[in-house]
Amino acid sequence: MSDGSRDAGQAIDAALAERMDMTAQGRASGLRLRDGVLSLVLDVGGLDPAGRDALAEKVTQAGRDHPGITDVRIAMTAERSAAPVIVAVGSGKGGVGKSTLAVNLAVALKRLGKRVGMVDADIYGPSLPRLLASEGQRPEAEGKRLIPVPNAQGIPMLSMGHLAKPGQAIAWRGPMAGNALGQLIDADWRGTELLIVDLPPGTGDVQLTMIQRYKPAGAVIVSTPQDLALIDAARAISFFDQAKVPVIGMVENMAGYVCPHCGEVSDPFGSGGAEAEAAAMGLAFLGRVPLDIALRRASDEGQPPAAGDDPVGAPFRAIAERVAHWLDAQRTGAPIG
Ligand SMILES: Nc1ncnc2c1ncn2[C@@H]1O[C@H](COP(=O)(O)OP(=O)(O)OP(=O)(O)O)[C@@H](O)[C@H]1O
Repeated sequence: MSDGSRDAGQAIDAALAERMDMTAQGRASGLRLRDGVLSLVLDVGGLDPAGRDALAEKVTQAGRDHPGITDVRIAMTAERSAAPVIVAVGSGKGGVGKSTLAVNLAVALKRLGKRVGMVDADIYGPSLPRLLASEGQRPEAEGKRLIPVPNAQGIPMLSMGHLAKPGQAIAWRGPMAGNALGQLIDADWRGTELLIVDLPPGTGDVQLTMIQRYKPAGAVIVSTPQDLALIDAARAISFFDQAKVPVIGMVENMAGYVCPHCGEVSDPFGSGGAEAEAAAMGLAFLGRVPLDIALRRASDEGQPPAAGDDPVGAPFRAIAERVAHWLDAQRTGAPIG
């Protein structure tokens, strides 16, 4: 496995990403920072030459005003954003931390300069509104298309949790659930280049609709280290294989518990199982996330640890760099690994 940071550059801190996003009015993408030089792509489609130059000037100035940035390089493109590239996050069984991983992956990818959005495809048990602290919001619609809901992380998102009443049980049959998912994915994602889709656990109708109709660029599989979860993860991998959706790699969650009192590390579910399984299946291993009470608390409060700089978020940032590296390599045709 290569170090994704080589191609992804240095991490873009949240303040810089937000400043560039606001100054460029959502038209900046592909932010990279290397040796103090910030480079980015500016979508100037629909602007006249004076408007284009004024925007480029404002963006350059905003970058230079940021501490540590010595120069700003802008590549202009007149392409209005196409449909976003989809990365699906899946698991063979429930409760392995798939939604937690999906949210923190999205946050960390945004910090790497990607314009990220999220869809909660867990139609029956949506959890993204809680994890991104956007409960109680209702998306508006423009014509027949939904407008994604904003949140404090700057990640536009849509979830059935925003459409159903709080606590309302959603008891749809497969095709209806597939149509509901279609509404979320076909929303107005203008300005979003990468859509992280949190799939429901397992390999049922909703997952099938998703991958047949919307063809993700790749999938990330989350598993805990114990054998039973790994057997289910292997089933999810073969599901994606059959649908010809490349598996970007596997993540092992809840491995290695650090006791908050004595610091002793124990492995309630074992450790290393997912890495061994990935190796056996010829897949990349994207990283290991320890079982950590601080992670659960922060998640429950709608504060994804990947947004901060403390160690709880570090595994997610490393995983995001590998995913960014994979996506960049897909786009440019460079070898992965
Ligand atoms: N590494 C971890 N350390 C501690 N708690 C975790 C960790 N990962 C996830 N959790 C907690 O485990 C619970 C389940 O996580 P999550 O909802 O992300 O799982 P899921 O696989 O998406 O579940 P579902 O099947 O319901 O979609 C949550 O309370 C979450 O905060």
